[in-house]
Amino acid sequence: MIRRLAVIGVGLIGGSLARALRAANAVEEVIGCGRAPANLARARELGVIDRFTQDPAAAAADADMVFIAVPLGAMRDIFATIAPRLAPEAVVTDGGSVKGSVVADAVSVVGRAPPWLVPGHPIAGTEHSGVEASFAELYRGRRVILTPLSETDNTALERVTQMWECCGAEVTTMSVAHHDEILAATSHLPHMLAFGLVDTLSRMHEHEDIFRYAAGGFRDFTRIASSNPVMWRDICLANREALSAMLARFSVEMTDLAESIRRADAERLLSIFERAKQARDQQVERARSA
Ligand SMILES: NC(=O)C1=CN([C@@H]2O[C@H](COP(=O)(O)OP(=O)(O)OC[C@H]3O[C@@H](n4cnc5c(N)ncnc54)[C@H](O)[C@@H]3O)[C@@H](O)[C@H]2O)C=CC1
Ligand SMILES: O=C(O)C(=O)Cc1ccc(O)cc1
Repeated sequence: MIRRLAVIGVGLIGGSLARALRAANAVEEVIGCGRAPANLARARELGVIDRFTQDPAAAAADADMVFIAVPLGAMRDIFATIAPRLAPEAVVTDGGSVKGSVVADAVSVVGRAPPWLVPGHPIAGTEHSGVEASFAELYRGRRVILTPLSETDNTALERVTQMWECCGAEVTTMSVAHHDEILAATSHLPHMLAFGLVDTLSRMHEHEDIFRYAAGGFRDFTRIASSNPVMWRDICLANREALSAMLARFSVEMTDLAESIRRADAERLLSIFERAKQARDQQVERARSA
């Protein structure tokens, strides 16, 4: 049971965690913290938080669990503000989409990897943001990756694991570097493709007809291009090494595909599409039977 949860950044991710823990009766009190009082007042109205403050240090001061769910570019300042004010038993975790930058931010502020920090990432979300978009079931049946360091306190890791399990999530641990490489491939690259495609098409002079006659596949593929631009700018900057490597690799594959089309190489095209279909069908089947 969490006695007092401080949620710093009460949006989709922070709001959904608070809602899920409340629904599971796993938290006594939730303090919200953010920059916009109107958003925080709305969060209280919706029953997501009990009270709020705009000062992260005040929110964290008497909390036994602190969850940071702000865009990655804002993490460092939050660590700097809360670190000196944390209670001795406090555990801090986050929901940031990149883990190397979060750990580097904490280390740069504290001077070493803090034992109370359990870096985390729920692999669940939507293209919507803000507390209005949050919902209690977001994490049910979804994975949460924790990337503890050798300095991380074991009890802190256990408490964060339990917190996510209360939300119905399946918790896995891995190293920070492995997390950032995997997510560059499975999440960050696809978002770049969606943003890039929609941006390219929207700047073509026939763009109205292009969007008017788009079929379901286009809609499916581009849903994530409606995601929050500030959040994605920060993810790109925070994971630029792994994401640049994935983009370079993908560009080579795209150039090869373009060349096969130009050469009318039917055999090569069929073999690429068959390999991809088999991989995707297998993955869907595995997910269904899991
Ligand atoms: N949206 C998604 O699908 C997912 C997002 N994430 C990560 O979770 C974090 C939060 O994302 P969302 O909840 O989607 O964003 P959001 O935009 O819904 O919520 C973020 C909240 O943080 C507040 N905020 C921004 N800067 C702040 C600051 N300096 N101090 C205090 N509050 C501040 C904003 O006002 C907003 O209420 C990000 O780091 C993102 O990378 C992780 C998994 C999925
Ligand atoms: O909307 C979707 O499908 C997403 O992929 C959401 C998402 C965005 C960022 C993350 O770090 C994790 C999940």
